[in-house]
Amino acid sequence: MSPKEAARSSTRFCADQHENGEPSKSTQSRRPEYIPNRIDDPNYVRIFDTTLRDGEQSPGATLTSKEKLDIARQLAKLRVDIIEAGFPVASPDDFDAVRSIAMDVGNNVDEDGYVPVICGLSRTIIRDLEVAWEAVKLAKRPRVHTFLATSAIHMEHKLKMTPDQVVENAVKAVRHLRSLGCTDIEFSPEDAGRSDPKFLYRVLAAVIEAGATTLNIPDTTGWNLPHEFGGLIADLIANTPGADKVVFSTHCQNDLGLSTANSLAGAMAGARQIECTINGIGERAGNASLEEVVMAINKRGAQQMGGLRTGIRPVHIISTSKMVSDYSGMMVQPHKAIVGANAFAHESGIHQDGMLKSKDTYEIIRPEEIGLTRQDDAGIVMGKHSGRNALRTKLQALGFDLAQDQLDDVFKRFKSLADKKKNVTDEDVLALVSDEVHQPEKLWDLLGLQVVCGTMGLPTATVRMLGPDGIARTATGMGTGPVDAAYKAIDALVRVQVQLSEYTMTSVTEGIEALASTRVSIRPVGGHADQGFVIHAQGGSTQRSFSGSGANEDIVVASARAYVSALNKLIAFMAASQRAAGAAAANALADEPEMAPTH
Ligand SMILES: CC(=O)SCCNC(=O)CCNC(=O)[C@H](O)C(C)(C)COP(=O)(O)OP(=O)(O)OC[C@H]1O[C@@H](n2cnc3c(N)ncnc32)[C@H](O)[C@@H]1OP(=O)(O)O
Ligand SMILES: CC(C)C(=O)C(=O)O
Ligand SMILES: [Mg+2]
Repeated sequence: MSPKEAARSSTRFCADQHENGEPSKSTQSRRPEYIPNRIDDPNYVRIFDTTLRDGEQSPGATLTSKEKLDIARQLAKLRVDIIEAGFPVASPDDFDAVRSIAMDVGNNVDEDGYVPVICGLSRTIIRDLEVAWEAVKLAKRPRVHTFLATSAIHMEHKLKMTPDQVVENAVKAVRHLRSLGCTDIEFSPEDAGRSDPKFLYRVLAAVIEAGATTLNIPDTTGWNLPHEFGGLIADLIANTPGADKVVFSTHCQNDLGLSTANSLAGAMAGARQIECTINGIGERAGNASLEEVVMAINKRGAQQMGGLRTGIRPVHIISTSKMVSDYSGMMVQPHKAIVGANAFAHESGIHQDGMLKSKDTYEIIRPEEIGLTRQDDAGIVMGKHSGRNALRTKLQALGFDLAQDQLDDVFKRFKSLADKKKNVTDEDVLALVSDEVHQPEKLWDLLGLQVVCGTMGLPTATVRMLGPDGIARTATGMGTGPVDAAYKAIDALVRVQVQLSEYTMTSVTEGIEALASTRVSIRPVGGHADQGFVIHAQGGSTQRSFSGSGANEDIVVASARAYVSALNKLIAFMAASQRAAGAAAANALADEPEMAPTH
């Protein structure tokens, strides 16, 4: 059988999808009209993406405001129903990021009337609620998500509240949001997975009465098993007075690796919103991964889940996954379902034989459905004679629609690589996108690098860099190896004290001429520790870390580019935090006295 015939035969399992991965017109049912507390299609499951909130809680995954806005735009392309854009009271910078997403992405209504709901998270404290509402209220569809823990462990040890106080505070918070004009209110009983169901019926009934429209049930510690979590959702829907007036939702952490299974069990038991993140990033072991949940429903919803469906366009999954991985510095493990590098690779002879005979043998998803083009299927071989049109077409096939200046930058790098490498693969092109496009603003730019190393004498590096003031400067450094020497030379120019907390290098493709891809993670030290970098974490406080990536044929250059990228991110973040703190201080002076917290 020819590859073409094999591809055709694989449509047997993918009949609801067009060639390009978009739902075909005949099978595409409309997205139900958005009404906060109900969905007029019993099978429609809302996808609530919390990459920018719970995802950013992953240790080391700090995102800048610009990166958050880029990701939010990408999530809108994917057609998620709700974007949880952040925790506005956490810092002035978080507030600004949520507000700009609300104003931009939250007002960008497409030709079908689609616009994502923009949501901000808040404790039940009055000031948090007001700040969250301020941050989201300019979106066309604003939502505030407030939460309060309901498990005995959390109430006693963390909140130091009695169950009565928890009910009272939850109700006050929802009422206060209503009084501000917020009509789309989500409430989460944190640690619901370990809470007494009878107490949950009581809290949830009270917040429904107060005006909550979505009830999100978090398995905050990833404690539940699928049958148990599904059972909890079914019990809550059956026993909570007023349950028919709200939409139930799942929020499953992944501590036992069960977050996807638990989310699906919740949906099968009646939840019609699933909270998830791209690549499954999030607090500790992460959250349910959007791509897993969505593709499970997409593939098996009709047969095994009573017809469940989502409004997601899976064809944008790969490009979104890549953007989130590049920006957050959280690498995707090669065998990760759906988006891992090996998810569509067939290594062993028997599998390869099967694939050559029919792709149905070992593939349940066509890679094109999620935006992954196969080298040979695309039919375009990239090399030194390829032009901009071929590169643009290849990038579009890989899910990237670049602006002209971005295309020009990638093209320049592509030509230089193609001069040295016979065949430029899809992986090489993706690495160039990471290196040129998914980068923070270039405050410092690496213009040149020269190293001398070997067994005779100390490795020495000379770097030439363009500074934020537009002046090019040169410095040298000596180190234990060529990368260390290059980093010392960069430090001599940039003059920000940091500690390198992670350094990884991978080869993008096989062979001696392969492109090297480097990721680093750095933390500010000394004088920077008190400049807004301390974040709260279980067991004490820790500092934010900033990641950077770089790709080049030369491993020292790739390492230097990654380091400069991380430094640029840190410097931009520091400047934005200082600007936002200055503005907040000025506002506070002009403000009324702060309202007292509710507990
Ligand atoms: C399960 C989750 O994912 S919850 C979301 C987690 N996300 C975050 O924490 C975002 C980042 N957090 C932050 O920036 C900070 O923690 C802030 C700004 C929110 C609060 O900072 P601080 O005021 O210094 O408080 P801190 O973090 O030390 O402690 C949290 C306080 O909130 C209380 N609290 C926790 N949850 C809630 C809630 N839902 N409603 C009201 N109060 C709450 C705690 O009991 C504690 O109160 P205490 O100081 O009286 O003991
Ligand atoms: C804020 C809540 C929904 C949360 O993230 C959790 O409980 O895991
Ligand atoms: Mg969570």
